[in-house]
Amino acid sequence: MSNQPKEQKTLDFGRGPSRMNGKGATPKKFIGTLLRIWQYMKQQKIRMILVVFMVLLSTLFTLAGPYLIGVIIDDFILKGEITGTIVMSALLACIYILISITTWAQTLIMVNVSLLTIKKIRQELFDQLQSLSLKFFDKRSYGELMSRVTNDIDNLHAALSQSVIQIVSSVLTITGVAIAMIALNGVMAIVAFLVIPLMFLATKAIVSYSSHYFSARQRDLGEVNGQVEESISGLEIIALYGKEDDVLTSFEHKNEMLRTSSIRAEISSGFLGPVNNFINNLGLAFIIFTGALLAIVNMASIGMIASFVTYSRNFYRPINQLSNLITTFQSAIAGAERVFEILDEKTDIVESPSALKVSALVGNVEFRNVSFAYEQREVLSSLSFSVKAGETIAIVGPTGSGKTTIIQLLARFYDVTKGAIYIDGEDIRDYEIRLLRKNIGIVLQDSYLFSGTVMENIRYGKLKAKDTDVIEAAKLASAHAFIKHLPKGYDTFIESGGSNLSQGQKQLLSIARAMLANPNILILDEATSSIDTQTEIQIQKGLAQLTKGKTTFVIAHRLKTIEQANHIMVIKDGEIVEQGSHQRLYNKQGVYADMYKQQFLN
Ligand SMILES: Nc1ncnc2c1ncn2[C@@H]1O[C@H](COP(=O)(O)OP(=O)(O)OP(=O)(O)O)[C@@H](O)[C@H]1O
Repeated sequence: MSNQPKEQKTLDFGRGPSRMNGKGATPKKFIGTLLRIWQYMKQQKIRMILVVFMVLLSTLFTLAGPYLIGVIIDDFILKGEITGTIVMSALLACIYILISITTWAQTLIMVNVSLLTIKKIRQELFDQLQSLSLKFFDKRSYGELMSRVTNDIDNLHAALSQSVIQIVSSVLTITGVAIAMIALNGVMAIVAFLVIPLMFLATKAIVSYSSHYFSARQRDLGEVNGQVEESISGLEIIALYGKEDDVLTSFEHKNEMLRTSSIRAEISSGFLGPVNNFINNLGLAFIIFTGALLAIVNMASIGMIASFVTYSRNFYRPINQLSNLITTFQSAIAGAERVFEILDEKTDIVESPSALKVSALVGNVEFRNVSFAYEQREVLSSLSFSVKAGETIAIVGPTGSGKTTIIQLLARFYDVTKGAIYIDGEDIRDYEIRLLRKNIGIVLQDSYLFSGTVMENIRYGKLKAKDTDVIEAAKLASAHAFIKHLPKGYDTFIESGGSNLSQGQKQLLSIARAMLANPNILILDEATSSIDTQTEIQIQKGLAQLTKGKTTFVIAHRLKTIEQANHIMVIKDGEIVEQGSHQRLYNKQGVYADMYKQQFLN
């Protein structure tokens, strides 16, 4: 079975993955994403209330500190009351201890909220990736998708676990300190507030300038990851074609783009701290100047000015924190948007709400006027044929003629563009997708093997099967003999992708897997790669056993092996050009006979 698009992906380093989300978040989108994150977080209501309570406590304690300092100076130190000073200082120490405890508690609870939120989003993302059709994956690189599942989600976690506390505590502190400042001295409070609009304008300008660099950074990171994944998957091909230099150049380019967008994001957002600091210090200078004037006319005491200066610092600090948080949030929101983009992706393989839930399909298959196009290009046109339950149909034809596409349509990895496919008289779109696929077994020449033992890999065909059933299936599939000779037999660990097994062994395992699953419809992709004669005999024996009494679609490359098929269908450019039994087609002296003779001569 060909996998042409994937191979293109592996080699097409210049193209890169889709450049979604490179424009930067609009304020509306930014707020929309925030609200969406909130929908997840509010599922942790009780924890969130606890966090707010803890933040409230720590803010109250933080506010009490400067007030006490003023009281200690004016009422105890300046009046020479030693005992009172000691008691009040001890109280101040207790308050600072309580600040630490409440801060620790709020962080702990918030990290939990964040982790639970992230777990839910990650789970939804994974479920969504499992349910999306191949069309979605055709257009994207796996590395770039991985980047969304890992980096973008991590960013969001980092932002949530810290930022929410900071936002709540900053808002509470700002409100509390503002009230305390007004109560302490109205004139000085007005002077302190004067610089706020200035800070707001500076923050707004810097944030809107840097926002699109953050989106670009997340996108470029995805591209870099995409290429790393492609380069590792295509290692052999790159080496065989001596493309190392091209790959390096392309990677250098993407890496440089990532550096550029990162540096731009950091530089532009880096202005925020110094600019706001400058404005804060300006505010402090005004406050001290006003305090001095008021002290001269006896309208302010030294202790009160000391309290006020401490309050002003406590007032500006959370404002600064809030504006700095926006930068952290920008990065997280850019990531969250990329995650939500996938969550919002509509799968084009939809299950009808009244989908049929029959337990097993018998296996009568009919293609009626089926056409199919990848994007715009039609690759199958008006195909009609039928296969009775238990029969074998062989599909032959030149490379790229549409053989693989036919079976991908049968398993509903794609939906037909026109016409319909029927199994047991029902349109396959009316069946539950899981049920449909459960009834179709696929044996590819390089079926995917997961990292795990041989036993686990065969059991993938039927998770509830006992060890004895697995071994029985392996025996019927003629895989038992080679498994016995593996270092740990059925407990031998298979590396991801089955890299420690030969092509033939992998195929024998996938036959055993299908044997265990025992579906009534089978799809076989006949091996093209050279396999030693002994293994070849084993595979043929296994396949013969597997396909007994099943509706079988064979994608045949070597015509010698399909002479016994009930029906042979020759496909060329997406159309059936000939069909019938081997003998009939051979006698016809057409395309099939030509292909057959050519292979025979070879
Ligand atoms: N995911 C895809 N996106 C776009 N075009 C595709 C995709 N998969 C296949 N094609 C195109 O559809 C046509 C049929 O491909 P298909 O894989 O069905 O051929 P095939 O007969 O199985 O080939 P082979 O014998 O080489 O395995 C080809 O022209 C191919 O380029």
